[in-house]
Amino acid sequence: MNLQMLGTGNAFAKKYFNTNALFYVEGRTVMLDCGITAPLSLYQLNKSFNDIDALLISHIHADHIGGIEEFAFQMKFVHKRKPLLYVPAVLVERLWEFSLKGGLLQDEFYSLDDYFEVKLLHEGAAAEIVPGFKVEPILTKHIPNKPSFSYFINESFFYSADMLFDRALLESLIERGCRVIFHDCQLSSPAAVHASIDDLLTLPEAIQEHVWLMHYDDSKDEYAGQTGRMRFVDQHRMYNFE
Ligand SMILES: Nc1ccn([C@@H]2O[C@@H]3COP(=O)(O)O[C@H]3[C@H]2O)c(=O)n1
Ligand SMILES: [Zn+2]
Ligand SMILES: [Zn+2]
Repeated sequence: MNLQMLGTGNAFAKKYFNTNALFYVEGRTVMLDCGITAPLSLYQLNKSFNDIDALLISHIHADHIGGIEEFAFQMKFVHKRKPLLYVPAVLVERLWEFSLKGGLLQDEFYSLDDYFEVKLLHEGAAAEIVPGFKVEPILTKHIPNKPSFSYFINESFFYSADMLFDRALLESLIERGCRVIFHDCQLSSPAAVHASIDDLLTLPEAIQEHVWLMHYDDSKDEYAGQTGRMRFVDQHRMYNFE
């Protein structure tokens, strides 16, 4: 499985773009989250939305879903194809009603299904969304009463969406065979809706070695050498994890 981040920054980052990912698996491309900066990042990689086979989303904040209107319009009117959209069932109505409907609703096109082949995911139920790419949605804490999902991929790779520090979850994933943890972080403390670097530094080094940090702000370079055994993920770099 190859992985390339469209961006590695937080919601307000200008240098690193929004934390969104491209997974390349057996000839297919899965996008995990499509934030405001995703269209420009794809352009910089010389890619188009037509290269995306499936979109998977974590939660409803613009740095994770703000690029979907352009994705939908381009697929319908430029590429004339309906891509797969994998969305946790609990998010599907609010994704349309509270976010996308304002731009996408028009005569003849009344719902998400008019733009995407919508497939629902359920918490804790692993689903192979393209061959060789199995995702287990895990409901993780982010904003009170606002569902947000992280994904355990192929039982070996954990991708946090936006989540508060959860030591017990990370320990249980390692016990289940997780070897790579891509985790959102907040560089400064205290963190209210993410995991802070200080939180993550309380993990034993044996777990820190598996942790790659993403969703950081534009002051990231000031934190070089202050992240224990944890490494920062770089935008647009190709990573291979088997
Ligand atoms: N209760 C909240 C809600 C939001 N925020 C900030 O807004 C950002 C929205 O995108 P995010 O990536 O979830 O990070 C959130 C916080 O920076 C915050 O700090 N506290
Ligand atoms: Zn975010
Ligand atoms: Zn968020």
